[in-house]
Amino acid sequence: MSSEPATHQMPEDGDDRVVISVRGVGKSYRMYDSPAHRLWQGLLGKRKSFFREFWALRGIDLEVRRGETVGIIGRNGSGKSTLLQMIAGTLTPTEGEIQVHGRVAALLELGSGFNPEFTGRENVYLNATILGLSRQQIDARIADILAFADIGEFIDQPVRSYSSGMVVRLAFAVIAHVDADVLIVDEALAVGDAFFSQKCMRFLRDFQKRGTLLFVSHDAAAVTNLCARALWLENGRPRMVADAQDVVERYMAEQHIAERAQSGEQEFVVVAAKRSSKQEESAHAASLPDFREDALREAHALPRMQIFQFDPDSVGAQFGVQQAVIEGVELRATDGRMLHVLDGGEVVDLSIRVRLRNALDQVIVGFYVKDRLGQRLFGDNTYLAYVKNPPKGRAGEVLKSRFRFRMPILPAGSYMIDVAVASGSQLEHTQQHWIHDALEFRALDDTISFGLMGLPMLEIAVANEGGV
Ligand SMILES: Nc1ncnc2c1ncn2[C@@H]1O[C@H](COP(=O)(O)OP(=O)(O)OP(=O)(O)O)[C@@H](O)[C@H]1O
Repeated sequence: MSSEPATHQMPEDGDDRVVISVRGVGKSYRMYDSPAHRLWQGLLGKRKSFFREFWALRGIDLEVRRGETVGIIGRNGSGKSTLLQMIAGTLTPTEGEIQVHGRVAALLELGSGFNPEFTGRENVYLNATILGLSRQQIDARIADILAFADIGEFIDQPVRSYSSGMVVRLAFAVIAHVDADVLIVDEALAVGDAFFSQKCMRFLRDFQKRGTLLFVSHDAAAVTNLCARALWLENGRPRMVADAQDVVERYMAEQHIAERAQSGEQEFVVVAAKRSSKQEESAHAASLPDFREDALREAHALPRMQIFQFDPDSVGAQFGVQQAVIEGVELRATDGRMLHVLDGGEVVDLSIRVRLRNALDQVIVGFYVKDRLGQRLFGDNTYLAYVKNPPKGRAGEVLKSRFRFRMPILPAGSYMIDVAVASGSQLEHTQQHWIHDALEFRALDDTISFGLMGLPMLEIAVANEGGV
């Protein structure tokens, strides 16, 4: 037998700054070629081996310090879940040693911590107790947990009747309220609907300020966005541990090369005619179309976006002193038409209607567009445009602001617009009303976008300048 495996809690009050220590860890499984071999093994026991040993994970060393967020990436089957389960203590390593300091909460296998016959509420009590909360502590937090999960009356139904989205909501709500020191989250499970994803990402960002986070994702952008460091697993072996950006770039480059080699595809080439320079120079930037538009339209490759309407009853968190409140948020075409779909690159008007409950001067209205990870892509406010003559109004009056901009070309996915009204100056102001996730829109096609967002290209040119 291999060296004694161990997963255990280090004392809570230890002053060691390393919170997770993984040393020489490996996990092996016995693989039988047929059920008969498994049976013979059972019968003949130690005299002969009828199995092959398969190392799902081997040679893993990792130290995570308090407050760090470490991402784990790798293809399907590379060993990510195996490693996390061992750190969470739900799987025993075959070799090596794992030490974890503090209270660990994990969101790993879907619903693995829930008893399907118990109601959601009973499972909350069960799980939170296992994670170290007393009955009184749970009683004090149950309202917050239920509000976070937001599954309505289902909370008193058996968990077996839940959709997978509901299970994730409840599981996340529990781990978010148990004062964990270490959180282990498999991002694939945290993708419920767009509003819930935003809520989870907000929570994780907040948690990062006080706790240690291990985050598994197939989504390279999510890893660079959240993590300082990353571990790349390949076929159960550590391939690279370094700065998240470096790891992700190498990982993506290799994925890309592997995919291209597999499909035997040629490099993608776009040849586009250049507009006459006179035409370009005279055109006003705002009226310039993306010059690829015709070709893209023919190829049905315009990145369509679907816009959902503002509904004050189904938005994310809100805050502010509310002497002014946001009553309406709309995306319209420049001719005033209400938009339900639009294409990346189109000029749009975002209008925000604010009602003043008290007289206010120096009003600032603004917005942010965020991606599904809550990452702010762009935004603006009225401050600079009105610095000499700040908007004001009396109690009961409505201020309507409009931001006209060219919608970027966005990778497929869900996006949210946060809107806010404040009073004061850019540097010193009182938040009157901030609404997270006020308006949702979804980009459906990302055939021509690169990075977090694409901009309409004014020109793309290639010239062979010779020189051999
Ligand atoms: N109980 C088991 N018995 C045998 N092999 C197993 C067992 N559990 C996992 N494995 C194998 O271990 C390897 C690592 O699996 P693991 O689930 O950790 O990968 P992963 O990186 O989390 O994959 P995914 O991204 O698909 O979730 C895989 O080859 C898997 O088939």
